[in-house]
Amino acid sequence: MTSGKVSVLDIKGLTKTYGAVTAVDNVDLHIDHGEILGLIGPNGSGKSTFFDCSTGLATPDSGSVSLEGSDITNWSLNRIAREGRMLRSFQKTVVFKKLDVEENLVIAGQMFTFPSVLSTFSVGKRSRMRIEGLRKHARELIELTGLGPVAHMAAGNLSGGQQKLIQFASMLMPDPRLIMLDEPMAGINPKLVERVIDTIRYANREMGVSFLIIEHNIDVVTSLCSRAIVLDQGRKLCEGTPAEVIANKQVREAYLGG
Ligand SMILES: Nc1ncnc2c1ncn2[C@@H]1O[C@H](COP(=O)(O)OP(=O)(O)OP(=O)(O)O)[C@@H](O)[C@H]1O
Repeated sequence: MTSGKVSVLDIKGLTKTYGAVTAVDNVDLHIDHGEILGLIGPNGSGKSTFFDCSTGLATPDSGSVSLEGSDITNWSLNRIAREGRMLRSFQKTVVFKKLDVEENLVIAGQMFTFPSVLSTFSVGKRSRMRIEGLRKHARELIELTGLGPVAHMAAGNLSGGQQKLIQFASMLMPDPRLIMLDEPMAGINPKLVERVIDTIRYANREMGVSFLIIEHNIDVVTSLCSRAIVLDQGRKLCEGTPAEVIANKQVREAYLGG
């Protein structure tokens, strides 16, 4: 937390060991409201484990995770997504391959915002109206992400980059307050990289979504993030503006190739 302000996410002393490996070692991190923060570092430096322990997928050995002032350290992944409106992506893209793009988004909206799984099967008037609202929101996000021309194609028939956009648009369906993206640009062509960057900027500026982004492409970090944190062997090596981080000698030696 910065002085006097409650951060959207405030993590203190996060530590996780796997046998003899300390994957994350006493890491503090905060994200201010409306901030896009980069998390970078060499392979195996603990970035994904940090995500896992922050989002309920893994249990940290010690440390605390606070979302807008509420302690969510032991909350499940599902509760953090639904109640906390803090969503995350994985390195592997997950979409419903047989469903078209619009249905993917509507179902994501149902999963995150309907009161229970059972209620998603309801055919009552209230449920129908909710689904209509979700469909309208889905169409807006489909236009925003440039998926309009393929909106009614099965997700499984689209490219890896387009599937990433579907996943990203799905995460915007429940009006999240914070999204954590694990290598959103990996394996996608430069044109789609621009599209993902534009969509992140739009969600940040117009929808008020804060972001924590694991990204190896330092140009993307420089273009998107106001601040970056560098992990090395589970520890925080440095934090600052992208320019400060790039200029840091230890970061150059450990990560950016001297
Ligand atoms: N489930 C696990 N069991 C055992 N060791 C693990 C497990 N998950 C991660 N590790 C170890 O923890 C360390 C950090 O791994 P992690 O995947 O968090 O790094 P990373 O920075 O995300 O790497 P990359 O950039 O390659 O995705 C590595 O040494 C890894 O082998």
